[in-house]
Amino acid sequence: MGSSSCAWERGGVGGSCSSGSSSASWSGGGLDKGEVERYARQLVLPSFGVARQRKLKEASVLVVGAGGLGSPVCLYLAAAGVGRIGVTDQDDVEKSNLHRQILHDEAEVGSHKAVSASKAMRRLNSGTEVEVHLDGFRAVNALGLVEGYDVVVDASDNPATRYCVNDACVIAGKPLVSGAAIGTDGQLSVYNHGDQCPCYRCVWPDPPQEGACQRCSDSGVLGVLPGIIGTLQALETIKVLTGAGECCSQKLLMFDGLATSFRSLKLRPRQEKCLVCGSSPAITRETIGSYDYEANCGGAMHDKGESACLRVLPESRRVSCEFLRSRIDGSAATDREFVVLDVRPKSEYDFAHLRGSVSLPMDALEEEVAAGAALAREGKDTYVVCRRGNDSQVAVDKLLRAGATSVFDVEGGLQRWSKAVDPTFPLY
Ligand SMILES: Nc1ncnc2c1ncn2[C@@H]1O[C@H](COP(=O)(O)OP(=O)(O)OP(=O)(O)O)[C@@H](O)[C@H]1O
Ligand SMILES: [Zn+2]
Repeated sequence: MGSSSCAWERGGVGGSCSSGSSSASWSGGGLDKGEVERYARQLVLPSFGVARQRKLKEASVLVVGAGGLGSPVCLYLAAAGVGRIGVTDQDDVEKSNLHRQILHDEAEVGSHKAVSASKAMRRLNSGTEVEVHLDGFRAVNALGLVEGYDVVVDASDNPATRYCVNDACVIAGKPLVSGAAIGTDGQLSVYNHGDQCPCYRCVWPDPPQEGACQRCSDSGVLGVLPGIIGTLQALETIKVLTGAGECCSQKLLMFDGLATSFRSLKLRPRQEKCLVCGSSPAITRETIGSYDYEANCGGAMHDKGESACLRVLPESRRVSCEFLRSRIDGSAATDREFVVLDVRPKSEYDFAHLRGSVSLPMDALEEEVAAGAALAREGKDTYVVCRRGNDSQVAVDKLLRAGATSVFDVEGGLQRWSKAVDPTFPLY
């Protein structure tokens, strides 16, 4: 067809004619040629189609956390053609993230996760506008962040953030797509979406005690698990934005990765007494900024740094990694016999441990104490190590209470050993 014969109906944004004329031979219902070609496989779906694709293009999503869950969420939402995606995190990429956090690659180890995430999304789809929020999600910025987007995805890993994100979503009237993955299991639900739909707080009114929640860094996670749950979060987000299908609201979907089975629980509806969505809420637009989520909702909003370290022992019961090295290499000013006890789970001892150290996981140590056998090493100085220097303090405390006298915690654990003494020791 020659360019002079561009006679046609003028509908949506449509295509453009090769002559440069403002008229074109076709109409794309609001999508241009590149978009039609790019999204063709979902445009042809009768249950999706062009109207829903256009909704995605006009939509915006905030992703809280660019980690295991956030990775597939960001990638699939950018790939699907969501018009604007905001991503917030406050952490840097670590090597131990790479087995599951597929937004990031080896070259990005050490970079800010939100920046690395934005680069990955821009590489994938230059048509998606990406916004980076470097300070992470906090009570003080919660409402401002949430109000700038249509839907919020919680891809974080700690209760304080989960409650804070939830409360901001309720106050701002935004649907919340929430996921969690740990070990080989995962969960998914859409909160605050529709009249009777509960919020996260309605379902979980009592935040866990500090330290009661499992974390990937301690309990481990099979890399693909957050991939599965995060991908489901991306699907739910697309459904909320476009109205396609039925959302996972007022339901909790649970996935057992070892059995490869899904179960779905019906959730109770919105609760009158809920602190944020109930009839007389304590957490409101006016109060959310000063609400202390870390004190009220199970601990820190991030799991790094000194706040994650216990202090249960007096200084006299603690030795440094440098001192332990001097005992091991024989340069210390003492020739007393000594033993290094490693109280990490056996699985961790198996992949890296100090030469000559003895594996005594916490449960075995407790059995030893209960059986009255904890004094077996009396006469030798006993140095207790774990990964970060928390469990080792608890272990030393138990041994002291059982009557041991010459037991010491190795401060900072094997993480400090790797940083201060032997950088070849794997940091994980
Ligand atoms: N308040 C918050 N604001 C923004 N991002 C958060 C917040 N709390 C947690 N996150 C981020 O959510 C992500 C959760 O990712 P994931 O559960 O895979 O664990 P991780 O913290 O990256 O890794 P690991 O637990 O192994 O050290 C992390 O990138 C974390 O920094
Ligand atoms: Zn509620």
